Amino acid sequence: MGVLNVTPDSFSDGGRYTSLDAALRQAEQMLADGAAIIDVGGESTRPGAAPVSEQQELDRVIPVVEALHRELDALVSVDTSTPAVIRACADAGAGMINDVRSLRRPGALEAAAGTGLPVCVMHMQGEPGTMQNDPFYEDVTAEVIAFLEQRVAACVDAGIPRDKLLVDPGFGFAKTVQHNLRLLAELSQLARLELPLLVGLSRKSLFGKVLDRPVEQRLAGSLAAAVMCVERGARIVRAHDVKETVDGVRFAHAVHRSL
Ligand SMILES: Nc1nc2[nH]c(SCCc3ccc(S(N)(=O)=O)cc3)nc2c(=O)[nH]1
Repeated sequence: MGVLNVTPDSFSDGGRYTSLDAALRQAEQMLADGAAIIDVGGESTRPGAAPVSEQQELDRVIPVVEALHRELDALVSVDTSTPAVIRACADAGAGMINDVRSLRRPGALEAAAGTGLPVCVMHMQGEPGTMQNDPFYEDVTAEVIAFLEQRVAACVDAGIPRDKLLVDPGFGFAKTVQHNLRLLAELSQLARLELPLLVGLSRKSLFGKVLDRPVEQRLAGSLAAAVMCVERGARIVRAHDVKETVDGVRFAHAVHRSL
């Protein structure tokens, strides 16, 4: 899953793809590099990020989804929590909903169910603006699993078939370095959910803290983490550096196929 940020303040490449043409070129390159999905986000959800208005999110995302659908044969995932954006993106040709808030906003479950699209639900406590203020867990992996089970049940109750759901532990969302490391070490336990596992670690501050690297020097750490996640059952890896991540994942698969 290649990351296409169309927000001016995204944590890793904010502002580079605000022009539609630049976004299309970047998407084309990620597909050429082996991405199966392009994840388009109009709201930055990095820690401390300011909330974005519904209209702002629509204005950023819809033209990109329309262009990607028109110009490229790509599965477009939309990173949004907003019911109006969920509906508009589905109409514009999006193929998947990726909601870091797991459809907890009023109307989001109904909007997603109405689109018939696959949905990724992800663990987060609180909101991006405050989620890193001293997050606490008795057992982070057990609590992440319990949260995901609850959101899966809510989606199924709202009419989203279970076979259209994916789960994601939400690395970097309301988690300390220790929580993220523990969650990665115990990632295999999420297999209990019996749903495809999506992970997003690319360039996150975890690598800055463990490896003391600035955001533009986190490729090696991100690749190590991607391979570890695949070895522990991840099926989709959300990444900025698609070409390199695809090679890492392909190599991990080759090793597993040798068994
Ligand atoms: N399914 C799914 N969707 C995602 N969308 C994003 S946007 C990244 C927001 C962010 C940036 C930076 C940090 S930090 N402080 O750890 O560096 C945290 C969160 N991420 C994910 C993810 O993982 N899954």
